[in-house]
Amino acid sequence: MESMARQRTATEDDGTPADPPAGPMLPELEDPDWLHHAHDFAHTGFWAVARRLPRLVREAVGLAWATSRRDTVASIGLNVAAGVMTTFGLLATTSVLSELFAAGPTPDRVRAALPALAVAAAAVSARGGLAIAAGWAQARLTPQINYQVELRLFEATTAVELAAFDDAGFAEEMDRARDRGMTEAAYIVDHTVDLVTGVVGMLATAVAVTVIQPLLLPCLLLAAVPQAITAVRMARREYLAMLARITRQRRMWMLARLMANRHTAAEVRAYQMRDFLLAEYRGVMAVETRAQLRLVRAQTGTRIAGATVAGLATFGVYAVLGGLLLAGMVALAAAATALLALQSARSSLGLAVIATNSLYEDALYYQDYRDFLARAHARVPVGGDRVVDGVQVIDLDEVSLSYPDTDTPAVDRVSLTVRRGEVVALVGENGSGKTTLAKLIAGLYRPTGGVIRWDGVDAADLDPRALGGQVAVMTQEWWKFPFTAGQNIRVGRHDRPPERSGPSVQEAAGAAAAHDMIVGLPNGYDTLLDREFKDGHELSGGQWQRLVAARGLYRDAALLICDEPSAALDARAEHALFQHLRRSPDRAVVLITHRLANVRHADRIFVMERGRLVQQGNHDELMASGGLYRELFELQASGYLTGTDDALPR
Ligand SMILES: Nc1ncnc2c1ncn2[C@@H]1O[C@H](COP(=O)(O)OP(=O)(O)OP(=O)(O)O)[C@@H](O)[C@H]1O
Repeated sequence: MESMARQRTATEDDGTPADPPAGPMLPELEDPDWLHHAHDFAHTGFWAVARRLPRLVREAVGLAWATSRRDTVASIGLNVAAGVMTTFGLLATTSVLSELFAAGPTPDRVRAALPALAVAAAAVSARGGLAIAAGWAQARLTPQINYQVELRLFEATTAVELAAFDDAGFAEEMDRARDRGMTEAAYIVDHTVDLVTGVVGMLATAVAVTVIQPLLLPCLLLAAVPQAITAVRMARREYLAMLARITRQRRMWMLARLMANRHTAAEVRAYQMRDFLLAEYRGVMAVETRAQLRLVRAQTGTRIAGATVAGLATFGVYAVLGGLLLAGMVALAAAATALLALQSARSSLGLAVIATNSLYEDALYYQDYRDFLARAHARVPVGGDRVVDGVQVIDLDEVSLSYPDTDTPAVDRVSLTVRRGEVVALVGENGSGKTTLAKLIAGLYRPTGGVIRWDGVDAADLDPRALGGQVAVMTQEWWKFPFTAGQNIRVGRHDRPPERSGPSVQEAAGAAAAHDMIVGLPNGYDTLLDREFKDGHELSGGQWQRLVAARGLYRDAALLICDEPSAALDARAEHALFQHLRRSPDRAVVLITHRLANVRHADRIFVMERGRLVQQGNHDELMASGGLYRELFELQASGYLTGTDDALPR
């Protein structure tokens, strides 16, 4: 550690960064999964890419068409029209030059050239105007496509069953679709329009040159081909360099997040991690900077080589043109126009080549997005169509659940009954399966074995949405929703129709001992609970948990699952919450807690051990029978003893 803490100079004398620090480094980070396409792309030849172009173009046009027909037609149509204007412009330029190079007095020649000059000016202006209008239509497509694509993704991610998020493959595909695939949809269209623009530009130039003098067409190709090859090389080199650096850059981003983040600031200071983190950062940064310097040098080399080849090709074209002129096969005016056409063809070709390259890469990532949507669609829970309206008894019959890719079931053949009007408690040591069992009861997971029946009907035959409407869950790992205090509670039943009875937001907050705390906030129930926004306010862990409890109570459901609802509550708030839970007989409450004093009044207590239900009964029965419950209870109670070894809290 000492070597890590030692201050190092950031650069050596010659200005290159110092060596990375000796000493413990963080382990290498895995490449992100989305990178696998990047590797595929890096090793695909340009012609292989070009062969797939027609399919890609069809795909992009279809996407744009489905988003906005008007803007799609405008983007492509206006670009084609601009290309036609290029042809007119070049032809008019030849006429201008022909008149100017003709024999006779200069004023006469200029006069004769004027009509053609007017046509050329009009064509150039029209071309400019059309290109701007095409750009506008193209830019309009981007936000509209993004909107559609993002909406479809989030409609899918919020509809899939909870179990999908435990499946590593699903989670990975979701990340890929969200982080990369989703953003590529707009690019795919953008690059297709660029490709169309480039190809139309080249065709327009080729048509003009062919009309002027067909012999000049090969010259145009001769000049264009080396440039195309150089453009592809440059794009590939840049891409490969990006790939080589990505792991290092991710590590730098990760370190940057640790060092400049509100959530990590306290721990970084408490453990005095500053020197460690800075040393790590300097080490990676030194290697990264050196790599960038190498890349800049190599890129300059490629650029020099490219420029030399392009220069030689241009020289060759000039030589051919000169030969044609001397042989009297091409008029001087046509030769001059050919030089202008060459410039125009070059920029169109450059655009088309880069667009082709990008389009292929975009399409790979976009495919991820489409695959994910298909997979998500298959994981939307489909239940029966039987509607539930309230529930009296929930029966679990030999119910098991194994998480994906695990050998041991988290819940193993559990049978129990939960009745409306009762408070039942699930207790057991960490990892014994309580939360998983509660999620099964709540219908958040479907059992991988056994049956759950709601009033005698297999839960799988019930309408999943209606079933969900009967359940409220105060989860163990709640999220701090960045809403106001009032919204944080109301979101528990945000779609409650006015005719439906239920507690008001204030009543729910009162029952969860949250009302006074909320009223004391700067804007009461309208206080925004996220410090990352202006006027946002931060709550303590226990204050948040009161809000979470209030949300669960506001939902006013027939089945209330409380998973460690009081872990962060102070004694007074905890007492108030449990008083309320005991006083509300019109619901079934499933309570999970490690504070066993809170389960003493439960109607029934289920004791879990390694996924199995090992004991059940009320507190007195379980204490009398001995076993795991009594052992855990006595262990906890011993912490409250005041001098006598065997007294238990009463
Ligand atoms: N999403 C998941 N994917 C895979 N395994 C999981 C998942 N959630 C829980 N498990 C595993 O299932 C087992 C039961 O976990 P569960 O959260 O149900 O236990 P618990 O009794 O609620 O524990 P605690 O008292 O610590 O909250 C554990 O071995 C855990 O590692």
